[in-house]
Amino acid sequence: MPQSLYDKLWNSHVVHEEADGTALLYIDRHLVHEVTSPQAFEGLKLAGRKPWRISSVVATADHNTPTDHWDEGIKDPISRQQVETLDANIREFGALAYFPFKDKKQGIVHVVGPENGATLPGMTVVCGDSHTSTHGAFACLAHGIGTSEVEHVLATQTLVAKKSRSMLIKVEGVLGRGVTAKDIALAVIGRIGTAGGTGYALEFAGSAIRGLSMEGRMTLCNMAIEAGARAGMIAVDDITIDYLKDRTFSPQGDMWNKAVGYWRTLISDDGAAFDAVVELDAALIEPQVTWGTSPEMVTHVGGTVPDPAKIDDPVKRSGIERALSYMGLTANTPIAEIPVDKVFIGSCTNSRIEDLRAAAAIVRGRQKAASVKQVLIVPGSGLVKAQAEAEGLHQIFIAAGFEWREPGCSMCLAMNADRLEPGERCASTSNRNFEGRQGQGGRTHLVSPEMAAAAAIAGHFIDVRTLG
Ligand SMILES: CC(C)[C@H](C(=O)O)[C@@H](O)C(=O)O
Ligand code: SF4
Repeated sequence: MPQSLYDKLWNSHVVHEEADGTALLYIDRHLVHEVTSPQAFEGLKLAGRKPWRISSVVATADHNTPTDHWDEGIKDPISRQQVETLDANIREFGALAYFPFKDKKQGIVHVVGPENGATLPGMTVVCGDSHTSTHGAFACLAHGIGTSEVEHVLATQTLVAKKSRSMLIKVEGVLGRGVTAKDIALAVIGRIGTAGGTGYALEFAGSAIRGLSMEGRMTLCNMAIEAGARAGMIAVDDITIDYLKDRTFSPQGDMWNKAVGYWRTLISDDGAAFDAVVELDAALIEPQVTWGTSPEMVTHVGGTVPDPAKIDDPVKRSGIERALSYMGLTANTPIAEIPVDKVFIGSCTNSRIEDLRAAAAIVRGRQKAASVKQVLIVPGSGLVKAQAEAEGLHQIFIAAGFEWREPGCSMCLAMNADRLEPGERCASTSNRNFEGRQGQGGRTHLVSPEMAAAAAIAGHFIDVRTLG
């Protein structure tokens, strides 16, 4: 019987299955950060247990680390304690790799894993973090887990799970100029809604997906969780294999050849069954901008803020009214007339080298609008930062009046010093625009790196395609 990629990944990791479908899955890679691991390590200590396979663990500090003045350490005592607790736990228990605060390879866990070859096709990958779906770009079964599950995986190398239904999201055709993987992600969420993927494992396929780089594929799978699905995945092809060659933890020599042979089987077979299929035409996707407080509250840059008066469904209408009031927006305002106070280019969605190159290509020779208070460029990892500097991208940003920062989660969520002040409006390349996400009272509009860079220059949203 033809199998989907999800079937293959699931079947190859089931250790035990109950009659009701509850299964015990073997976990290959366990990514760890400072926010969701302290109680898990504490639980292990209290139970007197040792981790089952510490060489599965790759850890880094990201959410609570500052992105400037690293010489001054972490000023906030709670953030400092979180990071120091991770340091102490890794010292005590060990790890395959640890990229602590200030390490030259430190960065956002979902950037660090793949760039070191710690995320490999066919793996089950978990992390106490919802954006673990990112790693599905490598044909992995990857999803977030809760803190008690982090402890369970540390102790047993397994996870109790139930198989999801499967959804194929097929994007055929060629993306237009200035349209990116981020726009595909937002367009998908705009179509199916933030609950559309609930209970499903998503597979992204079609010629537009095959045309994406690994960076773009990670951006897309990263946002599977915003579509309600815990996992999103993409089949292996030459682009996957080329990306992994000679990474730190990629197999070498004969093992590489054997691995590649296996990885090539990690595709959905012709005729594999899916519980749901959604189709999008890549050529019809335009640069997207969210206007509300959920990623599904999205339109294209040529669109307008919706008018709740035109919505019949009372629940939907009041949801839009509330979002517009929080966002400080008036119905029917053209998106291109919305001014921004700050711009954030970073996060596990869009902080990889290709994202920075794309932003720099827009910024080169141009200046930040005087009305824009701050533009933060936050590379996803120390390696991304070093690569960008080797290419001179930082100079383009600095010359434009942008701030070139150290890696970390930064202004994606208000867990460190980078945040919005109440009422401030931000063009952000991150993945969540909930109330208060980037700081209490802050207003977030999700966009691609190109669109964020263009907004920084224009002072308001602008169709990046008109910038030439
Ligand atoms: C802090 C962490 C648990 C959280 C997540 O699970 O995603 C964070 O990374 C986020 O993006 O909101
Ligand atoms: S960058 Fe944002 S979304 Fe990604 S792990 Fe950090 S806080 Fe979560």
